[in-house]
Amino acid sequence: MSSAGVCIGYGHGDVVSDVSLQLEPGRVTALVGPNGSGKSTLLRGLARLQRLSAGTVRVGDHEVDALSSRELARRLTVLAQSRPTPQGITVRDAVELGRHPHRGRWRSRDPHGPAVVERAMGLTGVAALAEEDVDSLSGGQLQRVWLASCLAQDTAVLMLDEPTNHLDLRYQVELLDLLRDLADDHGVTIGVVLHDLNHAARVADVIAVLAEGRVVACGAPEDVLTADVLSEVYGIDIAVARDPEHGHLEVRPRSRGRGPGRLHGDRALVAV
Ligand SMILES: Nc1ncnc2c1ncn2[C@@H]1O[C@H](COP(=O)(O)OP(=O)(O)OP(=O)(O)O)[C@@H](O)[C@H]1O
Repeated sequence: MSSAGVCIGYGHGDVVSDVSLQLEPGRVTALVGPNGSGKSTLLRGLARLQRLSAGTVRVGDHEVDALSSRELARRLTVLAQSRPTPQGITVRDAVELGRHPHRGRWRSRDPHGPAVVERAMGLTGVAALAEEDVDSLSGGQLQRVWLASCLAQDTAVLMLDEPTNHLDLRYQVELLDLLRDLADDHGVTIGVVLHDLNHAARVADVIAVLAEGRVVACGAPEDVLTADVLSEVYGIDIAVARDPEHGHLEVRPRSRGRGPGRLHGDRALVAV
C-alpha cells in the first residue's frame, strides 16, 4: 500500500502533513516518534478511519476511497488502540467478527471461516479462552483476542496501533515474532505504530520517524535508529549499540540533556 501527499487534521489545521510512504508486501514498516507526532492519526488515515484533508492512499491497485467498506475490509484490517468491549459474547464470537467481510449476506458461505478462526486463536494464544466471555478478560488477553479477530479477517494488509500495549513480556515477544512470520511466510504488508524503539529495531524492515506530523527519517533500522537522529527527535541524549548476541540494534536513553523541542518537523534527517 502507499500514500501520496497525505495531510490530516481535526478542524484546526493539519496534524499530519504531506506524508508519502510505501508499505511493501512481506515487509514490516514501523511508525515511531514522540507523543503527539501524528503516528496514530496517520495510521488511521491510511486505514480510512480518518478523513484526509489532502492526498491519496492506495491498497494494491485501488484507491481506498474507491472501495466499498466490505471491499476495503477484505484487503486491510486494523488493530486499533482501543475498541469497545461488547457485552455477552464469547472469545470465539469476537474472533469470528473478523470473518464479517467474507460472509454471504445471511452469514452463510464462509467455508474457510472455522479453520481460519481456529488458526487465528492458536497463533495468538487465546484458543484455551474460546468459550470465556470477553468482558471477563484482562487487558492483555483482550488485546490478543482483537488481534486474533484481525488475523481471522485474513487480509493482505495489517495495520496495528501500539499492539504491545497491555501485553506481558512473553506476549510482547510473541507478537513481534508473529508479525515477522506473517510478513516473511505469508507476504503480509504490515504497518505498526510502536513506542518502544527496541521493538521497532527487532521487528521492522523499514522505520518511519514522525515529528510534528511529518516523516523526518525513513529507511532501514540501521540508517534511522542512530544516536543523532533519535537524540534530535526525542530531545534527549540517546545511545545506540548493537546487541553482541543477537545482532539487534539497542536504543539506550542516557539523559534528558538536550531538552525538548529542538526538532521541527520541517526538515528531513534521513532521506524520506
Ligand atoms: N480526536 C482528536 N481531536 C483533536 N485533536 C486530536 C485528536 N486526536 C489527536 N489529536 C491531536 O493530533 C496530534 C497527533 O495525535 P496522535 O494521537 O496522532 O499522535 P501520536 O503520535 O499517535 O501520539 P501518542 O504517541 O501520544 O499516541 C496531537 O496534537 C493530538 O492532540
